[in-house]
Amino acid sequence: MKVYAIPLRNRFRGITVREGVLLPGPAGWGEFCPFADYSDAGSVPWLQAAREASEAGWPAPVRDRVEVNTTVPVVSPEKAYELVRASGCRTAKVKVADPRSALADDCERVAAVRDALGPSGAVRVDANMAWDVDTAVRAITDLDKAAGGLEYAEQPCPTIDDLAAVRRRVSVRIAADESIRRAEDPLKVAVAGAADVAVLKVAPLGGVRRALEVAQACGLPCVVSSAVETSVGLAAGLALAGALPELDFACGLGTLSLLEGDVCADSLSPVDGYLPVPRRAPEPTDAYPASPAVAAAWVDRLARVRALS
Ligand SMILES: O=C(O)CCC(=O)c1ccccc1C(=O)O
Ligand SMILES: [Mg+2]
Repeated sequence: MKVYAIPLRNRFRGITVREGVLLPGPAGWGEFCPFADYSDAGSVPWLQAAREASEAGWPAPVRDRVEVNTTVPVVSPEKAYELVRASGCRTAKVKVADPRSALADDCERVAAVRDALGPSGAVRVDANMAWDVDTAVRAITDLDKAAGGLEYAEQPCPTIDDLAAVRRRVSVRIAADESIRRAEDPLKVAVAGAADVAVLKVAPLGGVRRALEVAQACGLPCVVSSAVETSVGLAAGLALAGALPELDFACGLGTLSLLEGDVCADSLSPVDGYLPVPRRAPEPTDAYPASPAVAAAWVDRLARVRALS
């Protein structure tokens, strides 16, 4: 078992260091890294995903590479332009509606991202539930203009009913992320007419097999995205993206560049906007070891979550 702590290049979703545990097993390595706001019970699916990777391995893929988007955190328009250019990706997802960034700033950032991608690229935004319905309609309309067309807007509001209401009032596609990740019944999202696209994350859904079931049940086009893991966890996301019967959108698995480094020497960094579909996770090294105190806290957390599963 290895406990890692890797600084983020830019603050992302309120965190500045990514921590987690790497678990070895007969099928390879798995990653257990629930965010700090996940309870022990809420972390059980994360452990199931890590155990699937290390003990069972993943179902056979139907493709050998996956197109990915680059993820743009809350940074200046100049920095956003540079990040997108350096990524080599044709699709960019821009974080918006952050407390540190007004709508006008988001519009400038999105316009800079469009500049960097050119007219053939795709720009999507993620509001992480920040808006009410009226604010979302206004913001999405403005961002769509600034972007010269948005591919989709991810989770503009918290509830399924609000997503459906926004979806009726804008022409931009709506993607559901938190509504799927935290839902008891992922089918509801499609039935309620709340989304055009489903965002799937392996770890909070409890593994590749479980995420494939969710994909089938919700009946929507899917995008696989990461939880900002190391290459060990990203490999599980790629296994899911590789095994989905249909894949029409670039996936949010190009997130290694959000971290200062990786635990693996053989990193899953996109080349020309694509990542390979691995059959198992790359072997981790001893890079970025957590301090003894942080490591002890993770060993405790893992034991508590294990006792619940
Ligand atoms: O989808 C991507 O481009 C990257 C992943 C991402 O944005 C993310 C990463 C960790 C936690 C939540 C989210 C999110 O999509 O809201
Ligand atoms: Mg999201």
